[in-house]
Amino acid sequence: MRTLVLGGTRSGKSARAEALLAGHDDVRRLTPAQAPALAAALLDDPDTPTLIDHLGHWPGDVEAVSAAIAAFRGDLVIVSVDTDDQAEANRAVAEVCEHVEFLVAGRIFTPSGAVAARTAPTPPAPPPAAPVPTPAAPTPASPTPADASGTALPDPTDAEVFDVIELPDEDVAEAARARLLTLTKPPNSLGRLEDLGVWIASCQGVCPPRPITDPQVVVFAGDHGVARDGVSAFPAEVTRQMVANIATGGAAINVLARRAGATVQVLDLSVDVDDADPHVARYKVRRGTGDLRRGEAMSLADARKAVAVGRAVADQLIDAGADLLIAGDMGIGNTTPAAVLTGTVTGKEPVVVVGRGTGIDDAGWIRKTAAIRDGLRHGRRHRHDPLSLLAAVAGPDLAAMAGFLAQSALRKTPAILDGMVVTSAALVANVLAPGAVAWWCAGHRSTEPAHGFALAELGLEPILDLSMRLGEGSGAATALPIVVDAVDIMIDMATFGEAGVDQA
Ligand SMILES: Cc1cc2ncn([C@H]3O[C@H](COP(=O)(O)O)[C@@H](O)[C@H]3O)c2cc1C
Ligand SMILES: O=C(O)c1cccnc1
Repeated sequence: MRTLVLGGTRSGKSARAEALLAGHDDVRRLTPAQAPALAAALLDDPDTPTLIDHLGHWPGDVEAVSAAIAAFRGDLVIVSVDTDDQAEANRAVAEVCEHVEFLVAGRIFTPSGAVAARTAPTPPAPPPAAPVPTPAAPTPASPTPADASGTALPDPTDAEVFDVIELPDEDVAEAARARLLTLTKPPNSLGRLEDLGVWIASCQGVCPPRPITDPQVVVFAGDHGVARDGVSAFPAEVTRQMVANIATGGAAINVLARRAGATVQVLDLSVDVDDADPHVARYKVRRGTGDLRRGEAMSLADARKAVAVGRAVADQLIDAGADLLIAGDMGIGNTTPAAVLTGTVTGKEPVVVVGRGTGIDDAGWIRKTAAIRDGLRHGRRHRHDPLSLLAAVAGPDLAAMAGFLAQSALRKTPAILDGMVVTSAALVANVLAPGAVAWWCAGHRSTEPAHGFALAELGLEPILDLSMRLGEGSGAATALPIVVDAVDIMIDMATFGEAGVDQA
């Protein structure tokens, strides 16, 4: 537990800090004189309960010290004076502390503004960001879902094993580039529309490409154990409520997909309800997840089942004629596991992959960063084993998305990626099925910071950048009409010869 105790001079900070560590008899004390060696001292021994009184002014060293604080495992209390000079350092340190307290005249204020007891011996528990009810403990998956439609869970044997992913057809790409030069426009004047047309032609293996006639959106829904602890601005019930909203056509994804001519279905992989619509829950793996902070989101068997579901759903849609796939997400708290997946695969620190999600406040941000940090500790152990990684820190919804996207590539069917949640699953899918990324484009850039790292890792440049941060597949569905336009350009534009227009 890391606590930053801020205040003016003689505000009671030091007494409060001593009280916070009163339960330990072996407290190490670091003073401003040790400032240059502070990071090293913390990194050398990240377990002994430590008091830093007070945080000196160390220009240029802010990053190293806050990284060392972030990596500290034992109880750590940092006292700092709240002055302009210290503002930058205080902000950096606050970002990596679970608790921040402000002392005024011996009174303790927490970031939510609540007044706590005078010099209480233990820090107050963080207030939940929203009234999040305690859900029932996650139950193991039923071997066969109670399902009105009679659809059984697909066979999970070897769900994580993929054949070699082939590249889209480079000869067709070449032919498509040549065709674009014959169309009645200056060369390359349609910019990225031209690249997208070439890409779809090479995915389809035919030039000109066939029109996109059956795009399909699948929203993968699930709850997350970590959402019990105030990492979202919304209560966990919203997952089930939004699943119903998507099923009846009232969500943003329904509106955007309709405009683009795409069909939407929502699948409950792991929503924490016992009265789910049997059709929506026909592939349900379990209710909710365990705690990603302990690396126990679900069992390997559940991860395998979920990957198998994603793959089977992609297969069914492609077999029925789908010519473009979009995955969407619905699950309160899911930007936390998504940040853990992204941080693990891209090797980034918690403070850079954390985002505001649905709009959490500063106290929630601190809790979320701490949860991501704990998740990353487990994630990093499974960095090279995508199935174990999904089991430790993700959930059935994200695992099914990864299976769905990897299968789209195996089946040579293009997919448009959505925001940071879906793209975190895509990162894992590209480890499961190396090269799968060649079959995907990025619909948009979400405002979530982790999304930028994920896109860079995949080498994808998003089509749109509209400051969206919703999920559900909404960014991909917004980009879909542009991909359709790119294909129609390749098909319908007249050539210079056909139109009798002179070339340069
Ligand atoms: C009404 C509503 C509709 C949504 N549609 C997608 N999300 C998105 O926001 C949630 C992730 O953010 P966080 O990690 O902060 O909870 C997920 O449910 C995601 O699908 C929604 C969230 C809400 C509240
Ligand atoms: O970019 C996303 O996918 C996203 C952002 C915020 C909330 N839910 C999803």
